[in-house]
Amino acid sequence: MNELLTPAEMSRADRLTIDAGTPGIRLMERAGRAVADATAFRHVLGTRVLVLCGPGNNGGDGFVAARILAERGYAVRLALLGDRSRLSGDAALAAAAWRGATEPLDGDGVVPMLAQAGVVVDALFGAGLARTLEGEARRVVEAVDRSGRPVVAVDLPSGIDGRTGAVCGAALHAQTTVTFFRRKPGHLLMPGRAHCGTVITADIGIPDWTLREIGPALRQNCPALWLDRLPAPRLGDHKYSRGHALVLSGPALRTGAARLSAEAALRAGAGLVTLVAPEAAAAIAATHLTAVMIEAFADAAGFAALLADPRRNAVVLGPAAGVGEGTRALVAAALAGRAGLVLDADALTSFADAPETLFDRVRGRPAPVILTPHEGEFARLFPDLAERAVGDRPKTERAVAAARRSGAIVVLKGTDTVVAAPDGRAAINDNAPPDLATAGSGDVLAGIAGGLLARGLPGYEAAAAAVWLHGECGRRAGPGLIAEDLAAELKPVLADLYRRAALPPAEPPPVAIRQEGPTLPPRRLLVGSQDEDEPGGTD
Ligand SMILES: NC(=O)C1=CN([C@@H]2O[C@H](COP(=O)(O)OP(=O)(O)OC[C@H]3O[C@@H](n4cnc5c(N)ncnc54)[C@H](O)[C@@H]3O)[C@@H](O)[C@H]2O)[C@@H](O)CC1
Ligand SMILES: Nc1ncnc2c1ncn2[C@@H]1O[C@H](COP(=O)(O)OP(=O)(O)O)[C@@H](O)[C@H]1O
Ligand SMILES: [K+]
Repeated sequence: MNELLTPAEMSRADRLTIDAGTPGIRLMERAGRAVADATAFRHVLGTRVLVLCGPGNNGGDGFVAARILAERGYAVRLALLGDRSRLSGDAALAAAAWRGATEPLDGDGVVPMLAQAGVVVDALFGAGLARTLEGEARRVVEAVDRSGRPVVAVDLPSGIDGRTGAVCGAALHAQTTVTFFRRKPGHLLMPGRAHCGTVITADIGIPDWTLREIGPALRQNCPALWLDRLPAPRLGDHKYSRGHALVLSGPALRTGAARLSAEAALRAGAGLVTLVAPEAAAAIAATHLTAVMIEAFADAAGFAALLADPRRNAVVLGPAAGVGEGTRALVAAALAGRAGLVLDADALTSFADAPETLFDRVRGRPAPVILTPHEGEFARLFPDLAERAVGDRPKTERAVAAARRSGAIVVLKGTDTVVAAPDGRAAINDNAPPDLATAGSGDVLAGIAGGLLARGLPGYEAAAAAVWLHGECGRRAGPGLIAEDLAAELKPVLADLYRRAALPPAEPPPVAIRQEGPTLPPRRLLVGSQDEDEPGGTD
């Protein structure tokens, strides 16, 4: 269930299903029923429903939902953008089965309709949104948003691009979004995610085999992607078998960032962690650290000597390391060694003038390299792929292009952190709370990734697991968290994961909304919603 389908891939899934014998109208019927279910689930009988339909199949879903809600006793008003006679295909069939009035829809007329509505079903535009909203369509969307009425969006909140999550001129904010078969990148990528509310994924009878034909590259980041590479500590383990991570400290007055990373690496399960520091910094760090060991070095050659022991299998470089030639030399020394590497913060910025000199050393290196830039650091290494440089190119594509170019696993951080590999795999993370936007939180993330590399996880899995664990720690630590709080939260998060991994996979794949049959809320309504107890789940 963690595959994400672009609108083009989704349309292919529709097409494959239809070609295999399921009529399109049946899919639309199930889609509309799922929307009606979700609306009825949240809004009691007696609520006045306003269904706003657009000119395509998204509007067709709206006609079906309107009919089913009316059959269930809701007072339903339906308004259509454009001419009814121009509806075609399945949408025309759905409209023909609607027995109520079809009112014209425009930016002025919708205002009094909204005043009377208890809930709005937004069936204006879904996967077929093709351009910036203008004219009446835009005025309607803006009026709905201004009204503050709760919105149930069909497939996507109208105005959100399902591929990129971008707002095309204007977009609704939904309380609930009902999508079909699999979520779309636009449900997870910002700003789309902030418009979706709770996302429900409904089963409309598209079979899973279509995924094999389509081969989608994008995933939601969840334990299913990496849990089998993250075994619980086993009988017979000793500290050396769990790996040894080195974390580079900054100078005397800047040791805090590396200390955060080092503690996180240890909590993530590295058997040993050593903070390696310039002499003066080592003395300061020593007053703060207990389980984390400390070794001092004088120069890049001394640093390289510390890496010579092959048991030291992971290195975290960058947090508060300082920008410039000194850090470049340490990165070069680490890249010449055999340990897995996490390069963060100053280790990235130090290569802003000549990123290719970094990538040349990364490409073809047998041990993994993980880069963890936020958008600012990313723009320094990949200026042509920066957010502001590329218009509507989604974050996922930018991260994959950066991974291909650099040969590294790229963790492009933010609310919707994307983890990308040079082979084209990419996952979007959606469990991180905004409380993580606090100083030092990225240092903790780098440390977790380093700890997981030390434990022997491959680069992509280590990076994706680190991002997810970091998000869970943020959720557990909650509002008011500071970076110091995060690493200790790894204890309950890991305990929960290990417990889940030990359980047999008892549950069938979650079926969000039963396809036929009784009308009222199914047993498991929510899949992959922001409200779930276990975001991401293990599915
Ligand atoms: N058989 C299928 O393909 C199924 C499709 N489903 C629904 O169909 C939707 C996709 O349907 P469509 O491909 O018809 O696309 P949409 O209905 O999302 O939008 C396409 C229509 O909107 C117009 N349009 C696009 N951008 C516009 C803009 N900026 N301003 C004004 N008009 C604009 C297009 O000219 C076209 O008429 C999905 O989101 C989903 O809701 C579901 O019924 C499930 C089955
Ligand atoms: N609004 C947000 N929602 C969720 N996660 C966030 C948000 N803002 C930042 N984060 C996460 O917090 C971390 C911040 O890292 P970074 O920007 O490097 O900060 P620092 O250098 O201060 O540690 C990243 O993992 C990022 O994904
Ligand atoms: K919609």
